[in-house]
Amino acid sequence: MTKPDVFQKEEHMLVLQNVNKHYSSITAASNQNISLEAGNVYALLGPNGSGKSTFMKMITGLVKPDSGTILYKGQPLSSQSKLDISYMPTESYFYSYMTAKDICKYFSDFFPDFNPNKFYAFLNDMELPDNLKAYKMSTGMLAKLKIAVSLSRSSGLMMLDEPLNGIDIISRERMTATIAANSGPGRIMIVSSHLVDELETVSTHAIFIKQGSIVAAGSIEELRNQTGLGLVDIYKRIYA
Ligand SMILES: Nc1ncnc2c1ncn2[C@@H]1O[C@H](COP(=O)(O)OP(=O)(O)OP(=O)(O)O)[C@@H](O)[C@H]1O
Repeated sequence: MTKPDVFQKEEHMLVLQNVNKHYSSITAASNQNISLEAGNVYALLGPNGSGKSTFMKMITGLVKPDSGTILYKGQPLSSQSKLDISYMPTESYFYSYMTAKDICKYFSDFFPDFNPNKFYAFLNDMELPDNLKAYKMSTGMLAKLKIAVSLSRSSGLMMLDEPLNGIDIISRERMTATIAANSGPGRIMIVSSHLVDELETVSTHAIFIKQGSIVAAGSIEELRNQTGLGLVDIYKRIYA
């Protein structure tokens, strides 16, 4: 396993060059260099506090790096590029008084690429009611609703921060299948989770972060061939 080279080609939709972020004495991103290609699903892996959310928040523009460059489709992040980037945070962000129907209207007004038909299809598929207020929903229902909202956009870069949290084991299989079905050509998907084995089923690539540094990255198939290990054992080897 080697650190990725930074190289820029047309298909490298997202490039981080020498990206650093500190919070006082805490290193949340350390000299991060990586190129991500369209069509791939990246499992973003690392223990608590390693810097996964920071990585996503810097790309989405919510957190400003101290130094370094982030290029999306060859251009520095701008208000225009951010329209094509979506980020699903770990926290629930719905107003408690809103139903899924209200949420659909809210996001349709907010994001031009939000597809209400797709959203209702997800609700149906996830067996979520459209008339229940958010404060009455269970943790798992809210988690599914967040996924439905995120996948209803047509973003070229989609980031899901711990989407499987709070979702039961049977539903998780359906959620991972839904995430996989919504990946594909022209889109980068970055998904973080501590459920490494479940994430392995949907991911083509993995990025391992340790104390803010990208310590390994690459295609999961190549990582498996190089090490003879599955993703869970590679994870243990890196972090145990
Ligand atoms: N706003 C902030 N102020 C101060 N420190 C922060 C802030 N956000 C993150 N950190 C610190 O930066 C480091 C990386 O945090 P981050 O949330 O990116 O990790 P993570 O890998 O997503 O963790 P987890 O798996 O627990 O969600 C941690 O040490 C965290 O305490």
